[in-house]
Amino acid sequence: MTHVIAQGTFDLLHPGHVHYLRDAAAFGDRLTVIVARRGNVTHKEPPILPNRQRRDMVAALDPVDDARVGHPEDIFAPIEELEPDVIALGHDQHHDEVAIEDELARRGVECEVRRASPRDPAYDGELLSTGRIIDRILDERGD
Ligand SMILES: Cc1cc2nc3c(=O)[nH]c(=O)nc-3n(C[C@H](O)[C@H](O)[C@H](O)COP(=O)(O)O)c2cc1C
Ligand SMILES: Nc1ncnc2c1ncn2[C@@H]1O[C@H](COP(=O)(O)OP(=O)(O)OP(=O)(O)O)[C@@H](O)[C@H]1O
Repeated sequence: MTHVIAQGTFDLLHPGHVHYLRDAAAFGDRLTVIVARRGNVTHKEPPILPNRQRRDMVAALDPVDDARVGHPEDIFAPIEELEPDVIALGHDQHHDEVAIEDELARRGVECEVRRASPRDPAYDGELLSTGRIIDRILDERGD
């Protein structure tokens, strides 16, 4: 059984998230998703939705077998515990494949790091970005 881990913020779900999780699930037989804690989302605006709500929505998606809120300090702690065979990074995630593999090897976890593919809009106006959904809300409903 090939166990895959995917991770991300998953605030306000959209079809880009579904595409990523389908891709990640296709890398193996079982998909666990680690949902980033609000306090660890420092590279962009913090999520609107609470940690547990984002976890519960991701867990309800078809490709996902299990979802959990990530560790507060050590992003490698859940990986050490779960010992996956593959980590699937999103196509645009800032993490470096080799750096992750090296750190996990140092901790005794042999794990392959792969990139999922991007997904373009299927029709005019399809919004495949949480940031763009929020911009649209502010444009259309803001004061
Ligand atoms: C291998 C790996 C493990 C991660 N584990 C955690 C974790 O345990 N806790 C957490 O809050 N975030 C975790 N993250 C998420 C990062 O903290 C970061 O916020 C996340 O990559 C944001 O992705 P996004 O920009 O695609 O939403 C992990 C990321 C990677 C690559
Ligand atoms: N259009 C897309 N195609 C493929 N993967 C996507 C797409 N949009 C998001 N993802 C993936 O989903 C995961 C989680 O994404 P994240 O929670 O950062 O949402 P986002 O919508 O990309 O955020 P934002 O656009 O606001 O920065 C990431 O790995 C990202 O690569």
